[in-house]
Amino acid sequence: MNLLIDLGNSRLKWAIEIDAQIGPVTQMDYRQADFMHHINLLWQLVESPNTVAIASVSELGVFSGLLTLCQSLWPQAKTLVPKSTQCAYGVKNAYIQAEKLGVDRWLAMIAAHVHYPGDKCVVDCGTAITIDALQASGKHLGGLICPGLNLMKQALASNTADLTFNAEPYQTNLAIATKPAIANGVLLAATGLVEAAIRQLDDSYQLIFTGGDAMTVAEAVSGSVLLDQNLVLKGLSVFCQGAQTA
Ligand SMILES: Nc1ncnc2c1ncn2[C@@H]1O[C@H](COP(=O)(O)OP(=O)(O)OP(=O)(O)O)[C@@H](O)[C@H]1O
Ligand SMILES: CC(C)(CO)[C@@H](O)C(=O)NCCC(=O)O
Ligand SMILES: [K+]
Repeated sequence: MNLLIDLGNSRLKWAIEIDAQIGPVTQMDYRQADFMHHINLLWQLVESPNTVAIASVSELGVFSGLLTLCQSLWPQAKTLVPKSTQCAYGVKNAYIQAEKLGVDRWLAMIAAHVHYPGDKCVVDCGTAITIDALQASGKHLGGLICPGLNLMKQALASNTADLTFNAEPYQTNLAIATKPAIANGVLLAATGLVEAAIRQLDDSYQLIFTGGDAMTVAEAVSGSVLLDQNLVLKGLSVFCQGAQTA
């Protein structure tokens, strides 16, 4: 049994994996004041895993706090902290400095390569939206980074006098009031990014969406799309299997 932890820019997602099968995913906002207390209570109920695998793009403090907690709860567990490298599990990193590529992007690409055949374009719609193109061979062509839907709305709210953050449903029509104008505007910014990126690639590239806003963005993008909510956790699972057979 392994514990998979995806520490994103705003949320923590974790799941138990048994024989490469990932169980239900728990999501938590790690910036809440009682977060460490809460996660401690939850994890006390988890039997000792063989491996704790952590992907973190968060600040070092949150990451090391969690690492310390894991080590005190399950001292026998092996800790696995994958890093972006030039090549792993058949994926070849396009970055000039391989280690600079966000490990969440790296893991999502590895999971996509392992689980889906053909040329693909991985779109992670989280705090940030990232796009990475990957040939069937595993060759990464490069990617893009842009603010996620929430972040775009926050940027407007914090830098204008008259706009406030809202939870208006996302639609694609031209709006006749401020709230939907913002919601629909940021959604179309995201879909426009994805559609402009995929236009640069051959028709063979399949869009695969992951992350908290995957469904929202995928629904509004034209053309065929695949949805796989937990590609980062699946990438961690690939690393766990690799470490067990290595
Ligand atoms: N229960 C929820 N709580 C918070 N955000 C949610 C929830 N469900 C969906 N979302 C959406 O998910 C997005 C965040 O996605 P995700 O959890 O993949 O990102 P993250 O872990 O914060 O950061 P990242 O994965 O980019 O490092 C938010 O923009 C929000 O709109
Ligand atoms: C782009 C984010 C913030 C997306 O979570 C993360 O992957 C990250 O911090 N990346 C490092 C920079 C890069 O990937 O080029
Ligand atoms: K993400």
